[in-house]
Amino acid sequence: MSFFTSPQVQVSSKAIELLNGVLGKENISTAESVRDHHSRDESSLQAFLPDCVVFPKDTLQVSECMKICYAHSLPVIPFGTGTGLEGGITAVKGGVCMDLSHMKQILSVNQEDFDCTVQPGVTRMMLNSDLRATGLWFPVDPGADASLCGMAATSASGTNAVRYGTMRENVMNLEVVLSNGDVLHSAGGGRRTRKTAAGYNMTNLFVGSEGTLGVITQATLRLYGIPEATLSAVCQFQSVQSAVDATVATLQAGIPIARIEFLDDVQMKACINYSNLEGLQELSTLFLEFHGTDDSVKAQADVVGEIVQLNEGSDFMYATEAEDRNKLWTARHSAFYAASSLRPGSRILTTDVCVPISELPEIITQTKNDISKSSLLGPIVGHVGDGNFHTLLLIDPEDESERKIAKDLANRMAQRALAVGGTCTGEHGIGIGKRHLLAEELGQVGIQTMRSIKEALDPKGIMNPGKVFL
Ligand SMILES: Cc1cc2c(cc1C)N(C[C@H](O)[C@H](O)[C@H](O)COP(=O)(O)OP(=O)(O)OC[C@H]1O[C@@H](n3cnc4c(N)ncnc43)[C@H](O)[C@@H]1O)c1[nH]c(=O)[nH]c(=O)c1N2
Ligand SMILES: CCCCC(=O)C(=O)O
Ligand SMILES: [Mn+2]
Repeated sequence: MSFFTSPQVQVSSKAIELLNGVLGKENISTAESVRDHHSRDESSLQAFLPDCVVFPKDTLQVSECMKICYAHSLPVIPFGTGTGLEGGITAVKGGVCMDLSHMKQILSVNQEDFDCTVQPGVTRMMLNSDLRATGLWFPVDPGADASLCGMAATSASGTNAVRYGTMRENVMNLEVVLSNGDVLHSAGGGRRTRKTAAGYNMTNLFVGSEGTLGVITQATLRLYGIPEATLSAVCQFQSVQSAVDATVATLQAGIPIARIEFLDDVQMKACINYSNLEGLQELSTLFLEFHGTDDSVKAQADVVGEIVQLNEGSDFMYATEAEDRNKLWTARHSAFYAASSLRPGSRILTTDVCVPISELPEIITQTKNDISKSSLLGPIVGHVGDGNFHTLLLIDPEDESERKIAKDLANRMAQRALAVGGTCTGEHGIGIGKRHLLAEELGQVGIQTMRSIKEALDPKGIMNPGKVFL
């Protein structure tokens, strides 16, 4: 992978001096290693170095920094934990990377109202371990231990979304520092209601905005009761089609399934070896989870078991003990790293389409055929309960021809999704790699409307430039 220094904007020594004045010298770095760490996320996309990295400690400091950057027209790139997969944090125009990890307070937990408010350095695992004693949890789970505000910024979801929704459904209010330093509360200061009909939905404007509209400095989130009983299970199928047909039938039966994850034979090969999964074969597989009471999880599992049988799937292998469930879900969450171990030295070009559920069996089958015809390995995993799936295309990062083959495959996959009413990204966002697809997905009026919003909120174009828009 190649690295670039900032191609356009230089942060002047005057601006650095002013930022020093706000933050103190120890909270701003121009060291090569720090800039390098902040230049790339977990994707295999090109990495560009920011000119400096700042570490504000509160909203006031974020606001003061933004005022300086606004006055000097400096790009600002908000940085959560850098687990993104679409190059969202890379500094394509140089500028100031704003690392929010020093703001790590859980500001409030309202047990009776099932909500909490967190700062941008709080990750989902930090929150859930803090919540454990309360009997509550925050279910949105992208696998990676991402910051909750970064998850809001990318509209993340993951394995529990089929039952609990994505970040879009679970963020109630956001505090956002705008490009000129103003501090906005998207639903009004201190508001934390389940419903509102008060004007435009500004909260969801910032969910999925990928740092291009402002810096999220607080998120108020919905919480849920930890289920009384949890039952996980695995079953295997002879074909992709039958595994996905069983998923669609489960959803159509109205089972309130908590997780239903598809892994194809290639991904299973990777996971069996990487996570030492015993008793499973290299076949199309579903990992499932049921939440409820002891009786209700058994009843749900019985119905889904029958659906699986009707689709010629295997009997369930159950994981009832917490240790076995953890092993199963850790294996699922490690799918990305397991995949790359299939080809040592490779990097992953990720894909992330989402389609209406009924279109899923055909598009996954078509995608798998397309990958088989190419020279690349591309395991498939999917949050199939949401119609969302990924192929993880394994490429030699130094081989441009392989990157091209992978990009073409990813493009064809996105085109197929768009053609059946789907989206080019269910959860990873647009970043730098999918800007052309966003334009196609929204159409001219759609993209122009988005641009108008961007220009209204960020007239100087300093918020994470080069992302989302072509
Ligand atoms: C192994 C693995 C597995 C997965 C995933 C990653 C990895 C490495 N992801 C992707 C990733 O975890 C997800 O996109 C997170 O929401 C990114 O959160 P970070 O805090 O790391 O944001 P990161 O720092 O990477 O930033 C991502 C984007 O958000 C912006 N941003 C971050 N914090 C901000 C803030 N406070 N204010 C404004 N903008 C901000 C950044 O500018 C950038 O554009 C994922 N995702 C998913 O949805 N489902 C999944 O299944 C997975 N699975
Ligand atoms: C390409 C997909 C890897 C990360 C991810 O989103 C997942 O494991 O679900
Ligand atoms: Mn995913």
